[in-house]
Amino acid sequence: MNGTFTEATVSMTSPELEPAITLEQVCKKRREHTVGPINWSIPRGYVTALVGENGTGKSTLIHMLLRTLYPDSGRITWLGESCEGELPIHIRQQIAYVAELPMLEENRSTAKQAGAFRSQWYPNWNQGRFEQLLEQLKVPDDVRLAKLSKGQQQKFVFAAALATSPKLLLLDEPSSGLDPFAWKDMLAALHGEMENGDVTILITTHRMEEVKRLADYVALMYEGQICGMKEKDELYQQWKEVWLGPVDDQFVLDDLQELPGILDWERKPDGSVRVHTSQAAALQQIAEENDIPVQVNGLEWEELLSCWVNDYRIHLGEAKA
Ligand SMILES: Nc1ncnc2c1ncn2[C@@H]1O[C@H](COP(=O)(O)OP(=O)(O)OP(=O)(O)O)[C@@H](O)[C@H]1O
Repeated sequence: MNGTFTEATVSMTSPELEPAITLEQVCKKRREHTVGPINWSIPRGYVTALVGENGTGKSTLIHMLLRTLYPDSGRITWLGESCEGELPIHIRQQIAYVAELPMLEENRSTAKQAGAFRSQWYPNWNQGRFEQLLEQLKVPDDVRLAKLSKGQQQKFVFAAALATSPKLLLLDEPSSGLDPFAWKDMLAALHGEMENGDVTILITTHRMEEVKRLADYVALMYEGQICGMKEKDELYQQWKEVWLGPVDDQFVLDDLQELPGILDWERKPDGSVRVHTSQAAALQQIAEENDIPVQVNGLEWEELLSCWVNDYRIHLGEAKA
């Protein structure tokens, strides 16, 4: 990966990271709830995965970044420039977008013709890369796009996006519909992109394997808000599962439960306790001092994300109280 930043945690607007995109107080009212206010900087030169449950506002956010949707309030800055109305063409030409479901205006064209058309709009169009990706992804270039399968159309969009040599690549669940082989090729192409160019990638995904393999940073969205952004490896270490006991002494247990960092505390019928905590080392030490059997385990990605949401909700509750 390019860039030299090594610090484990970054805040949502870390001053150490150069931002590719900055959002300040960005809000958009949707049918059921409001997305925002969002204050967040997307670090330049890295892959950031935006994760969160269905309907929380990830696609809305991406559309605001593309200016296909205007925020009701707030300000967005792209590569150091902000604007009120439409995105200036020189910025738009540096942004490529792959949506979850390809909606192709060029349905009557072949991949070759559609590429030739797009190449006129993008000054940094890389024809060699486009052809190489079509070949690698096995997309026929002489068949009308309308006659291709959804997966093949998605691969075309992906190849065309990378061929623009973008500075900002916005990927909204790009792998839905891709077979496992194409998915592997897509990951390899994205890794190649990061190694060779000064590109910033924002990807929304529900596939934790994608986060694992691609992301440098992970941002969590919950109920329209960005809860935070963490360096991926630091996220792995943030919360642990701790098994205590079995323990008979309720007083000791009550004391342990008061320790900071505890998110979930589940007493089992056999007297053991399963805990999710951000302070596993402290809990382990005190348990051992009290001769309580203790075991510390890492968590799966899905569990880590639900710990993150729980932690955010606890802090939100505390902030409101
Ligand atoms: N065109 C629209 N008009 C009004 N509201 C919309 C529109 N599209 C989405 N919404 C609403 O905006 C909210 C956020 O939707 P959005 O598609 O951004 O979520 P998401 O996080 O991308 O979800 P998913 O993970 O399912 O793709 C939802 O409440 C949704 O119902």
